[in-house]
Amino acid sequence: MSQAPVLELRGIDKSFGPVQVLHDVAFSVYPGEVTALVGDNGAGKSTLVKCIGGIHPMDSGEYFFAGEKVHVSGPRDAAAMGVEIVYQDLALCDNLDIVQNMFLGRERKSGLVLDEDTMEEMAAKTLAGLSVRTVKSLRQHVSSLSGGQRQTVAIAKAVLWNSKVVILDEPTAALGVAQTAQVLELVRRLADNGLAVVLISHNMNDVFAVSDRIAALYLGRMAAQVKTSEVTHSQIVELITAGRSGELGLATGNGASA
Ligand SMILES: Nc1ncnc2c1ncn2[C@@H]1O[C@H](COP(=O)(O)OP(=O)(O)OP(=O)(O)O)[C@@H](O)[C@H]1O
Repeated sequence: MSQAPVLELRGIDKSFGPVQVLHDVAFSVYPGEVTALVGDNGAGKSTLVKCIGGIHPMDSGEYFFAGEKVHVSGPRDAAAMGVEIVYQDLALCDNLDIVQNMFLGRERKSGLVLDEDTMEEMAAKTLAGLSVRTVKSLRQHVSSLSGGQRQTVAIAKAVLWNSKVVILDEPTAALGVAQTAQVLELVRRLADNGLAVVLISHNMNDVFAVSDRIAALYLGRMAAQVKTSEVTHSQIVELITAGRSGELGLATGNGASA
């Protein structure tokens, strides 16, 4: 399963004004794996992800991609490497159809006109590659989709661009049981297709159902990054709430044990 990380951060510090939010954070994500990023409200998960996506500049630290040290100075740099973030609000346009949403801002043109056929074909291929069969027509407006279907479209949009790392910010937070199961299956499939997936989640059932590794942030420090198969629910809850787990023998800090 494990190979070299596709994305690796070392010694990341980030402050907003006088408040330091991330302290010396190390974080690695691997191709073909789901890494769950967990932590209490305000632990720094979104800030870390925004540093990865080039939205927030890091104050200090190193960013490696595919083994090379890189400088990510904006979202375009991250996207060019193949790092995509699917935010909780999904940023989909209700009044546009699925194809239009998937190509929003990156439309394909044939001469001066939009190449609708190619875009529809690429959208269909991407959804088929993810075994998505829940969407009836690619030309239906996103406003007519269920929460799970919208999540699916947002994820498919992220993987359309030859992405290598996909970061999902609480993709099941607003979903019911059946739709959660569908989205988790999709998350697993992304990793099985070779992508590195980062899943931000507060739901321990989701985390244990789908992740290969768990990275726990506590007050802006990486309390531990461990293999899911080697920890229990209660150890992760301890890491989230106390920054340490006695049984794991890990103290707060960059204790990457796996
Ligand atoms: N732009 C900002 N300016 C100032 N402080 C910020 C900014 N963004 C985040 N913070 C602060 O950084 C800390 C970490 O926030 P962050 O949103 O990264 O946590 P989180 O783990 O994603 O939390 P949640 O689970 O509630 O989304 C919080 O104390 C928050 O108030």
